[in-house]
This record gives sequence, C-alpha cells and structure tokens, in this order.
Amino acid sequence: MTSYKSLKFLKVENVGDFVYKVTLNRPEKYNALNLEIWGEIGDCFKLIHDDPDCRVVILQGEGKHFCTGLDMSSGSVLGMGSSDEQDQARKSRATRRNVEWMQRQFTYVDDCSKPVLLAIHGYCMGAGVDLATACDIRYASKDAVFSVKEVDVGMAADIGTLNRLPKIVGNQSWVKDISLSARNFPAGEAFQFGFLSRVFENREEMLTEVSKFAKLLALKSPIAVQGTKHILNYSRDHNVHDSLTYVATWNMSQLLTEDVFKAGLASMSKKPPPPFSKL
Ligand SMILES: CCC/C=C/C=C/C(=O)SCCNC(=O)CCNC(=O)[C@H](O)C(C)(C)COP(=O)(O)OP(=O)(O)OC[C@H]1O[C@@H](n2cnc3c(N)ncnc32)[C@H](O)[C@@H]1OP(=O)(O)O
Repeated sequence: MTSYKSLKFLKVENVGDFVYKVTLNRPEKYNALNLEIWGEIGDCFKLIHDDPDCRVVILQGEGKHFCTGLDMSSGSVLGMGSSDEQDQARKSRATRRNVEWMQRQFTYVDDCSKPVLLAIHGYCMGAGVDLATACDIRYASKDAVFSVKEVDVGMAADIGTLNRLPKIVGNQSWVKDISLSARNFPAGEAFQFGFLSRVFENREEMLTEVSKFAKLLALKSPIAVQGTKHILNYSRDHNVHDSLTYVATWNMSQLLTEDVFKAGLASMSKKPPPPFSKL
C-alpha cells in the first residue's frame, strides 16, 4: 500500500496546523514528469483526500522551475501496454487507456476533498499547466513563465488544460491564443486573464504568503471548507438548477454539523474560530 514515505519523487511534509506541503522533487530535470512521478501525484492526493490531519495542501516544485511538463526522454508514453503483434485497433485502445490513466492522476488533485494551493515559480510548461488547472488556487512569482506547449511537440493537449482552462478563465479567445501558438507568456499575463490569483515579487515572498493563507483556511471548519470546494466543483460541471438541487441535498446532512454552532458563535462574538473536530 502506498504511504507518503514510499513516494520517490514527491516530498510530503506535515508542516503543522493541518497544512501539508507537497513538493515535486526532481529538480535536476526541472521536475519533468515521468510516469512514476505522474502516478505518485495520483497516489499522494488519494491519500490526502482521506487524511484527517490535512485540511489544506500547498503544492510547489523543488529547484529552479516548477515543472517543464512531460519527460521528453522517457520514450513513447503512448505505446505503453501495447505490443508489435497487436493490430492497430488494440494498440489504439492501449493509447486511450494510457491517456485516461494520466488524466486520472491529475483529476485526483481536482477531486481531492482538501483545497490545493499551487505556488509556481520558473517554467510551468505543458503537463505542468495541465496540473495547474487541476489545483484550486494558483499563485506565481514574477519570474514564472508559462506555456501550453503541446502544439509545439506535435499534439493537442489532452490531460486537462483544454478542458479546465476555459472554465477557469472564461475567455476562449485567450485560451486559443496561448494553446494554438504554444508561446511563452509571463505571470503578469496569466494574472491578467484570471489564471492566477496573485503574483509575488519573488518565490520566498510567495511561499510565506501562501503558507499564511493555508493556515488561515486550516483554522476554519473543515466541513464548511471541504463542502465549499466540493460544491464549487460540482457547479462548474453542472447547470445552475442541478447545482442548486445538489447543494440543498448536500446540506440536508452537512448543516447538522456542530461546526455551524461553533463557528457562528465565534463570528457573532468576534472571537477567533474555535478548534474544529477532525474530519
Ligand atoms: C499522452 C501524453 C500526454 C502529456 C502531454 C504533455 C506534454 C507536455 O508536457 S509538452 C511540454 C514538454 N516539455 C518541453 O518540451 C520542455 C523541454 N525542455 C526544454 O525545452 C528546456 O529544458 C527548457 C527550456 C525548459 C530549459 O532549458 P535550459 O537550457 O535552461 O536547461 P536544460 O539543460 O535544457 O535542462 C536541464 C536538465 O533538465 C532536463 N529537462 C528539462 N525539461 C525536461 C523535460 N520536459 N523532459 C526531459 N528532460 C527535461 C534537461 O534534459 C536537462 O537534463 P540534463 O541534460 O540531464 O542536464
């Protein structure tokens, strides 16, 4: 069974106060994603999903860059699981399975019950952008450079960017501009179009501020925070009517939490929130 300690390319730290820090840890390759690290991302966020000691995650990259995308030296990712003896249809099915597996690993981040705050520095390319779109809140330092690089390596991006990014920024024209051209664009532009929440002068300042924000979220009711992420994701993927029906049903049970009373009392008396039970 996977544990945090068994992960080779991801460093997972419980930094206290219910905050976990997850670091892509392959700095000598600028955190390029081979299949092992790809799978570890999924394994890690599956664990975090049910971990009562974690209420908020900070995701970052070790070294000079956050992530330069797919590991271009790891051979044909797409051919995995197929053999020369197979006919074309069977080979194609294997390709489909591989792409879906890769998509799933990032979807574990999107579906993770805990909010994932992403701190980007340096390059964020290709699969790095795919991963970023699966996170809940994105920050970057001024030095960050982005590229939806896939067109320049001969493919349509298929791990999330083309699916999630338009919903994040709500601007098809800009998404097509950056995705068709595969051009580099700076953090300021990513902020301007709504991909980032904030841009910081440097990485150090970003990590300090993101840690403060993570601690703030972790002090709040986990029932309320996790419910809010879940409902926002649901409403992103459904129409307003269905989403209203869903949140009414969700809150049939979740409004019965003791947290409503505890948080409400603290809020009314202008006191800091009380400690909430683990979830
Ligand atoms: C079904 C598939 C679904 C997934 C699709 C995903 C697609 C994508 O992610 S597209 C984007 C792919 N990434 C790239 O094309 C970037 C490739 N890297 C570069 O262009 C340069 O490394 C870069 C401009 C980022 C930096 O250049 P610089 O001169 O500063 O450094 P380098 O000497 O090139 O790199 C340092 C070492 O890191 C290795 N490396 C960096 N990125 C990758 C990568 N993506 N894949 C494999 N290796 C990478 C680089 O080879 C150097 O290693 P070494 O030679 O051992 O020192």
